[in-house]
Formats: sequence, C-alpha cells, structure tokens
Amino acid sequence: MNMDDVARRGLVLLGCGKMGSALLDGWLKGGLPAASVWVLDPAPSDWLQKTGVHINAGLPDDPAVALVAVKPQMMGDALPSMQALGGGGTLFVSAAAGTPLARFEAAFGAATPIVRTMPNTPAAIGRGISALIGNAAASADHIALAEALMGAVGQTVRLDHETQMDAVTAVSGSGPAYVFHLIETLAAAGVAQGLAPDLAMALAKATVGGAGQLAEDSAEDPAQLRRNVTSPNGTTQAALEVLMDGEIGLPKLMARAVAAAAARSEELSRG
Ligand SMILES: NC(=O)C1=CN([C@@H]2O[C@H](COP(=O)(O)OP(=O)(O)OC[C@H]3O[C@@H](n4cnc5c(N)ncnc54)[C@H](OP(=O)(O)O)[C@@H]3O)[C@@H](O)[C@H]2O)C=CC1
Ligand SMILES: O=C(O)[C@@H]1CCC=N1
Repeated sequence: MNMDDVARRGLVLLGCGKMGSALLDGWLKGGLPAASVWVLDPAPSDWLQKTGVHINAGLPDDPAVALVAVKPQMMGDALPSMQALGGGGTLFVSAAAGTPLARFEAAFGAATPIVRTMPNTPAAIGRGISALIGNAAASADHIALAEALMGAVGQTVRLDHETQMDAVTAVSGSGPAYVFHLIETLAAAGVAQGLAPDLAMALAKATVGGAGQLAEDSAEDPAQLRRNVTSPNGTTQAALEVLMDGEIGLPKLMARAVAAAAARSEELSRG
C-alpha cells in the first residue's frame, strides 16, 4: 500500500486544527486529490472549506487510513465517530501527543492496526519529521503505508519502543515552537540594539532558516559549523560566552525545557 492506495480508497482526518491542517496542506500540495479526503471537525476553518475535501460528510466504507489529530483530552468525545472503521481494513494513525497505542486499542480493538506518530508543523511545507511506531497488529505493510503517508510531508524515523515517544515529542514535536521563539527573541534583541523591527525580523528569520538548512545539508556537524562562524576573540565568541554559560546558558535551559515537555507528555499518557 502506498499514497496511490490512499488516493483510491480515501483518507479520513479526525480533527483539522493546527497539526491536521499542516499535514493536509502538505498532502494536498504533494498531489493527494482533495476528493480522496474526508475531514471530521466541529468548526472547519475557512482554509479547510476552500480545499475541496469532504467535510463532516458520510465516511467511505473502507478508507486506507484514518488519522487522528485531535487534542489528547478530546479523544473520549472524538473517537466514537470512527468506531465503524475499527477492526476492518483501515489503518489508524494517531498524531496525538501523550496518547498511548493502548488507548486506541481500547477504543477499536487490539486487532486493529494502529501506528502512533509524532509529526511537526513544518509538514505544511514538506519539511516535517515524523517518528513512528506501530502496535502488534500493525504489519510491515501497515508501517510502510504510515511511512509513505508521513514521508509525503517530510522525513520519517522508526522508533524501537513507544516509551521513546515522550522524548521525541519534546524534541521534534514541540521543537518548532522553540525555534520560532528563538526567531522572536533574536529579532527583539536586534531591536534593542537599534534596528527597525521589520529589518530585525527579516535578519532573524533568514538567519535561522539558512542556518537550519546548512546544518541539514552540510557534511560538517553543527558543532563544527558553529566553530566556522566563531573567529578567535571575535564577535561570535563574545556572544557564545553568554549563551554557553554553564549555569545560566542555553544548554541547561534547553535541557530543562525538553525535560518539562517530556514530563508533560508522560503525564498526559497516564490520562
Ligand atoms: N500543533 C502541533 O505542532 C502538533 C500537534 N500534535 C498533536 O496533534 C493533535 C492536534 O493538535 P493541534 O492541531 O495543535 O490542536 P488543535 O486544537 O489546533 O486541533 C484539534 C482540532 O480537532 C477539533 N476537534 C475537537 N473535537 C473534535 C471532535 N470530537 N471530532 C473531530 N474534531 C474535533 C478541534 O476543533 P475545535 O477547535 O473547534 O475544538 C480542532 O480543529 C494533538 O493531539 C497534538 O498533541 C502533534 C505534533 C505537533
Ligand atoms: O504542545 C503540544 O502538546 C503538541 C504536541 C507537540 C506539539 N504540540
């Protein structure tokens, strides 16, 4: 099974908020026909209504995939609308944070193939990364289908253990927010140094975007790329002495932030 099967049999998307929209945007841009998509969402956005997908309409009998993208706290209300698809030929994929595979097995039966994934919002431009792990009922074909689906909007990685999902969520699921905050704070710091806000924001966005692309494309690792910018006793060194401070610098701050996100993911999993 691949994206052609998804186009032929259909994809049901439960919840089309920020993450569901980012995924759908990426799939539609990648060529998935709007007519192959059925979305269930109580308040469809203007953007969604313009896409041409089926919205809150009767579901196909045997869609290839049913993807869950509602908040963990909404599962109890939302999952019953997919009940009819459980135990059939449909692969369930969950993008929800802090919601174990066992939660879906309880809703749809342990024989239902379910893949848990953690995507991120750069999926909207085909630059996401999604980690995946399946339940016992998910065959190699099911995992391959989930990989094709998430691979259509970025990179994919397979996990060995579901317990890794808390840390993955904290690094790549939530990670775009940390980077957006870096852009905000870098621009604000430029304004504090006398730059006009528009100019500071343009510099910050291009710097983070360009550095991210360079880190992905370069044969050198990020530590070496950092050293390449840092002239001895120059301007970057002056800044890094602040950022890399052992007590109040970024390493400790980032470790605390990621630990807080992972702890929250684990807490959500316990219900
Ligand atoms: N945002 C992100 O960057 C990421 C999010 N995720 C996960 O994706 C999931 C969705 O998050 P996010 O998109 O941010 O949240 P949003 O609140 O933006 O989206 C959830 C959507 O589901 C809708 N919804 C609520 N109840 C139901 C229901 N009963 N049936 C169908 N749809 C319903 C909501 O409608 P309404 O607003 O009207 O309630 C909303 O449109 C979460 O589980 C989150 O953990 C995973 C990775 C990254
Ligand atoms: O903040 C959240 O809970 C979700 C999961 C990862 C990103 N957003």
